[in-house]
Amino acid sequence: MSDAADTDADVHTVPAVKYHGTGNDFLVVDAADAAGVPDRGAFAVHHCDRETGVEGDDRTGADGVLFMDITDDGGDGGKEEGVARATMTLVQPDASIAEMCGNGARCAAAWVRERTGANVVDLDTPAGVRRATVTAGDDDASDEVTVEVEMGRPSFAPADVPLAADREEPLIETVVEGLTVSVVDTGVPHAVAFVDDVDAVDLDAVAPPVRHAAVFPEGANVTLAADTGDGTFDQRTFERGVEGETLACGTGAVAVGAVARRLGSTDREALAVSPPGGTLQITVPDDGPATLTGPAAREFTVDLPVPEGER
Ligand SMILES: N[C@H](CCC[C@H](N)C(=O)O)C(=O)O
Repeated sequence: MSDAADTDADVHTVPAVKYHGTGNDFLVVDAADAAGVPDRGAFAVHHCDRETGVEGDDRTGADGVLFMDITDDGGDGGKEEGVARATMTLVQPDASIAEMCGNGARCAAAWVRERTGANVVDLDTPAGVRRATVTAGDDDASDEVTVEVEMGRPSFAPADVPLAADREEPLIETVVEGLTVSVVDTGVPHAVAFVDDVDAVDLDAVAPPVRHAAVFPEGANVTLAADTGDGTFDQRTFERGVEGETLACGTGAVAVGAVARRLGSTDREALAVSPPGGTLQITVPDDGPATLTGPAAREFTVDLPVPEGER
């Protein structure tokens, strides 16, 4: 039975909109509607479960719940006309809160645009403010828009990733739990391993020991990358907090670009990175924030019950 189908009159429900960005999918919830959810972590664990969570047309569950609080609608009384502002909090399927989410930011910006009409959205995240610019297709009634997100400056600094306190130097092409990785913060930590063929690696086998390695006191996402020439790369990511591979990871795509340039694999600033769920356009300039551009698609709306014992 669908998650939504077993709601009844006396069960508190929370309206949500399901979005995905190149297959990285999220339940987007207005924080005001979720005021009655005392345990956001348990709520996310319940509805994101790939076996028993919210039912979609072709997938069950989600890669997280984005709790949104619009603080400025970008109207003429706002700080900057035409620029909305919202706090974005990603609660992941393991109940952890992520500092930033590139694909989630695109979905969040699309959700804010639908409610405010603003095409530019400043997202307040634990990693900092990230500006997103939404471009609608020709058919404004379409469920899909294109969003560019400023992703901040990638950092290899041990204190930024973070690395264990005894690490004074960045990890570049260093063996960690059997995988040769370069480690960069793109809002969240990514251990990036360049390989010849991302599909030839058993990611579910090699990733967990790296994800949990002692050198990463806050854990790390584990991203595979393969250079496919002319500034294009394949990507796969085992995500911290999902504790599994996702169809796409935006911060991971930026991490691929940052590491490729650090290793001298490319001198291009504009790159195309292809996770299984689609292709993301990345820029990694030397003198400014990285950017991530890709689609954000609205899938469906749903009323999510607040499970027993979590009211
Ligand atoms: N799982 C990540 C956060 C979500 C990142 C990913 N979904 C993206 O698009 O950037 C972490 O805990 O560091």
